[in-house]
Amino acid sequence: MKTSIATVSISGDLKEKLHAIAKAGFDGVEIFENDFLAFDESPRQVGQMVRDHGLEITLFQPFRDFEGMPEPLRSRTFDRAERKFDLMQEMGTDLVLVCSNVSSVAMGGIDRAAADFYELGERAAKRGLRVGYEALAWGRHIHDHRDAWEIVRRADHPNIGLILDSFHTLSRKIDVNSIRSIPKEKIFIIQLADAPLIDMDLLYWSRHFRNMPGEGDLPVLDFMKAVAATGYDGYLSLEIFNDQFRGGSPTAIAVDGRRSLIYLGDQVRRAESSSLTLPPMPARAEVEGVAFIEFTVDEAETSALSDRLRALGFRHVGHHKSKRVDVFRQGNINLVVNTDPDGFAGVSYALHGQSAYAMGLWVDDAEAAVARAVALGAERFEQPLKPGEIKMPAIRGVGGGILYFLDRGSVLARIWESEFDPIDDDTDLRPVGLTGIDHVAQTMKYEELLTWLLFYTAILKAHKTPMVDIIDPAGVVRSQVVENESGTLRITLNGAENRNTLAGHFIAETFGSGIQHLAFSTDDIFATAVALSKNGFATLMISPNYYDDLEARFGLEPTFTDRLKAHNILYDRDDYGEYFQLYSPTYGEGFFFEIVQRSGYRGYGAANAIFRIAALRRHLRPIGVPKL
Ligand SMILES: O=C(O)c1ccc(O)c(O)c1
Ligand SMILES: [Mg+2]
Repeated sequence: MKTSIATVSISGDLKEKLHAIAKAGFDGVEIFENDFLAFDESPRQVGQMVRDHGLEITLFQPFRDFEGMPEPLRSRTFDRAERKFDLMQEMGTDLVLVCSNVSSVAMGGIDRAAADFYELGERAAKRGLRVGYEALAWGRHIHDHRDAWEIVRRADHPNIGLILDSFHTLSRKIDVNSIRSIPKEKIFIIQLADAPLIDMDLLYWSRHFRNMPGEGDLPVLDFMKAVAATGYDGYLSLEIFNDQFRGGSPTAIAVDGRRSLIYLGDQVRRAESSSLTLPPMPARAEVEGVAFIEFTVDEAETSALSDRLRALGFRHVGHHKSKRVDVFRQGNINLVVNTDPDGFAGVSYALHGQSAYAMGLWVDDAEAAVARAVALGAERFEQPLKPGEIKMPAIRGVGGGILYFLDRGSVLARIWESEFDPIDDDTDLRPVGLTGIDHVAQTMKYEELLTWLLFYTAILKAHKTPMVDIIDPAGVVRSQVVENESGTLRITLNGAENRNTLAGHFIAETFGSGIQHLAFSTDDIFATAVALSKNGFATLMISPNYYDDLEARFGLEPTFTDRLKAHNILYDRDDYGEYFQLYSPTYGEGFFFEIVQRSGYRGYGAANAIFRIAALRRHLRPIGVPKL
C-alpha cells in the first residue's frame, strides 16, 4: 500500500510541508498548484526537492474548467493544458488531475466531454503523460463519479483515466458499489478524505471541513472496500482541505494522516480479501477496563492528596518495593501516587506540576496493543527498571502522558502483589461505595482533539460518539467520547478553544493536555453522598435554581428533587435510563473528581455541564480568569 498526501493538507511553505510529509513516512505527494506558485524555486528545483525527501510526485493538480468549453475558450483551454504539461515534465510527474468543469459557460454532453478528453489524451501521450478526471461534487454538469467514469470509458484512451475522491462520492451519498466494476487500470489514483456530517453547501463543506479518514462521519471504509474490490493497489492519497489543519503543526497533521491511511488499510484488509499490501499488525486491543490512574506529585503535596483520597473512601493498600510509589484502592479502582523524583514521573512533575499523567488499561494482550500502536506511528515508552519491577508495555499518549497496557495472561496480572508491599491503612474514614472508573476525561486544545480521537480509535477497539458542545460560562468546549460497546472503556476528550474556560485554564496553567477529571461509579449515589459527608468530604455546591428547572423539565416528584438538592446531585435521563452526578471542588489548576450512577443511560450529562462548570469555576484561583 503506497501512501500519498496533497500539499494542501498541511500548513507551512512547500519546504516545511515536504519535510513533515517525508518524516511521517509517506511515499508520495500531490503538488497543489498554489503551493508551487507561491514558492520561489523553479519546477525543476521543486521536483528535485521532492525527490531529495525520498518522495515521489503522485500528481499535479488541479487543472480546472477543461471539458465542454465552447470556442474560442476550448482552444485556449488546450493551450493552457500544454503549458501545464511543460511544467509537469520539468517537475517530474506524469499525472495531472482535471476536475470537472464548474464554469457557467461549459456545455454538457457526455460525448462532447469524451471527445475533449480523447484529444487531451492524444496530446498527453506525446509526452508520456497521463490525465485523471475527477467529478467535483459541485461540478456544473459532472458531479457524480459514475458520469465521470462514463466519459473516461467513452474517451477510450490509454492516457485518460478516472480519479475517485471519497469526499465527492460520499458527500452526495452516491452508491459506492458502482465503483466495484470499474477496471483497476482505469483508476489513476484514489483520493481520500473524511468529513464531519454538517448540513451545508457542498463546496464550502469540502474546502473547509474535510478531515482524515476515521476522524469524520463519512463511510470512507465502505468506499475503500469498493475500491479494493477492483484490485486497485496504487497510491492512496489524502486530500484534506481543513481550516484547522492549515494552521496546525505540519508534523502532527502529517503523522495523523499517515496513521489514518494505515488504519484504513488495516480495516479493509480485515473486512475482505484485498490486494492491499501492508505490514501485519495485531487487531485493535479489546479493553477490559482501567487498571489504574497514576498521579505524579511532589513529596510536600502527598499528604493533601492522600487525605483527599481517604475522604473519598480510598484506602492506602500498598507501597512499592523499590520506588516512592503508593497505591490507594476502592472497589476496582486503583489510584497510584508517584513521588519518585527519578524517572518519567519526576520529569512530568517538573514540566506540568501535580497531575494524573498516566493511565493503565487492561487489554487482551498488552504487548500486542503496543505493537499495533507502534505500527500506527505511536511512540513506545520505556524507562530503566528498578529491582523487582515488571516491564509494563506502554506508549506515549495525550499531552506527553503515558498509556500503559496490562493483561491477565502475563506476569502483569499480578502486578499489585508482586511489586507492592501490602499496607494496612489505619484511617477511620470509610469507603463510600465507589466501584470502578466510569470515565476518564482528558482535556486538550481543540486543535488536538481529532489527533487523540484517531489515536484511541485506531489502537483500541472502540468508537467515537458525535461531538457535543459543552457550554462553559467563558466559552465553548467541544467534547467527543471514545467508548467501547460494553462500557468498559470510556474516555471523554474535551477540546478547549480558549484559555478562559475551565478546560482552557487547565491546559494553560498545567502547560499541557492531560487528564482533568476522573469519574468514579457507584451503585447508590445517595448512600455515597451520605458516606462522603460522614468522611468530611465537601461536594461541589450546585445552584438551587438548577433544581427548580430540573423538576419542571423532567416532571420529577418534589421530594425526589429535594433529595438531589440536599446532596448537590445532578440528574439527567435519556431513552435508556437515568444518570446521577456528584462533583468534588476543583483542585490546583482545575483538576476534579466526579461520581456517577448510571442505569442504562448512555451519555455523560452534557445538559448539566454548564451548571457544574459554573460551580467548579468558583474554586479556581482567579488569576487569568475573566470576571463573569
Ligand atoms: O475544491 C476544489 O476545487 C477541488 C480541487 C481539486 C480536487 O481534487 C478536489 O477534490 C477539490
Ligand atoms: Mg479531489
